[in-house]
Amino acid sequence: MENTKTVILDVVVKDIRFPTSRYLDGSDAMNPDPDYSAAYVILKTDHREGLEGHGLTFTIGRGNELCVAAVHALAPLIKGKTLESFTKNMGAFWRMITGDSQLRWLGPEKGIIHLATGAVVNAVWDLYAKTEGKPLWKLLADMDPEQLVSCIDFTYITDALTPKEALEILDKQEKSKKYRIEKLTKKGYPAYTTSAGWLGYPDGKMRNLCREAKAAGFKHMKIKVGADLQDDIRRASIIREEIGDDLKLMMDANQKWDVDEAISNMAALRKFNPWWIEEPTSPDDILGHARIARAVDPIKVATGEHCQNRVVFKQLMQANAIGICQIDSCRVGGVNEILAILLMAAKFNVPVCPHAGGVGLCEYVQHLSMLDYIAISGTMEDRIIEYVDHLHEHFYDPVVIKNGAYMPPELPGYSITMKEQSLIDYSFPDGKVWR
Ligand SMILES: C[C@H](O)[C@@H](O)CC(=O)C(=O)O
Ligand SMILES: [Mg+2]
Repeated sequence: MENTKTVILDVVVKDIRFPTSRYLDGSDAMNPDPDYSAAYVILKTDHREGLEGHGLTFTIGRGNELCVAAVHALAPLIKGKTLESFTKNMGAFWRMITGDSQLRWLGPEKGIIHLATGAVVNAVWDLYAKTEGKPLWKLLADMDPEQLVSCIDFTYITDALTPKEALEILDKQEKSKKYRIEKLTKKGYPAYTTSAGWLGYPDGKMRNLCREAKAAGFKHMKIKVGADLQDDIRRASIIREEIGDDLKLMMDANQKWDVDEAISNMAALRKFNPWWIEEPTSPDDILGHARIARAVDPIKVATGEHCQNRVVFKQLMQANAIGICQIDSCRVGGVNEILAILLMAAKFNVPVCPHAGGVGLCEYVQHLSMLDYIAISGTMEDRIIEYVDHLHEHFYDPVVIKNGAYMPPELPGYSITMKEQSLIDYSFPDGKVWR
């Protein structure tokens, strides 16, 4: 009999870093010199077509080696096992990865060990989608509500969302999924760009990038704030001058402010009509976000790129502390935990606009928003996916943006496989870019 099982023979981990700080790409008030980096995982298998599972977790330079070490620590949990032993119960697989009795002490479910979990879990989903011959969004969209719910660990969130409620949300969208897939395939999913608004860019560059973004069809732009209020006002004036009043503007303070400072600074920035203020304060301060949200209304408070797990998202929603939920594909523990967050967002009626400022994050999150539209929230209203114009050339299946919208990926997998030469050249510290 033919062996249809795929054995994970090895877990290869790489420290990949891009010197983005040289041009201040990705710079913000808290992170003025980020080198976009990835703790990159390759699951080598005995699949007859040589399929591999790829995944990464995003960091910004120094410290990437800690995530690499954490992935090495998780590797024995999957090495030597079959993909099918995981896919027969993805919920159990996730609990196994996050439940190691000794590694769990490092979190639980937060920090470096959870970033590493994101990379490993996503690599398994990538392999799963590749073996099924589908892009990840389609693999998930083709699952019935019971299957999707079975992927989720509801531990610590049943006071906000029970499996039964999750099923009800999914059941509501089940029959009309086909219609939304067709719409998505034709028109794509709306995107916004952050590329003009990096804090370190000079005014001239910012103006040019605003013009380019407008011409490319973007209807929303994000600007970095938080280093100096007078400079924020000056830069916001320039951006409004370039984009006019019709385009929506968002602001991102990257955790720079205390709660009262956020409230008073947003009173000064309100005249630029921002749609949201992102990460106004510490990502752990749920009550602080709630107070800011009340004070700055109708400006929305957005956060999530540093939200450590589903429990913090739950509390942000329960406390009416966020108006926009910014899932991050690898800050939390990968696809399984994202499903829990998407479902909670649907229940609390909070639009999901994923975080994608980083290497590979655009490639990842497009799948998640598309699933949200097809099977969970069923709407694109007030929802957009972040787009940053960096490093896509390093991926085999880079994002495709048309008229300011993400077009659905077609190749099997999670679109995160990096080109072999890029993995060699940008390897830290020995790749040619770093020598
Ligand atoms: C350091 C990153 O570029 C960060 O500024 C990204 C971010 O906050 C965003 O894209 O939003
Ligand atoms: Mg941000």
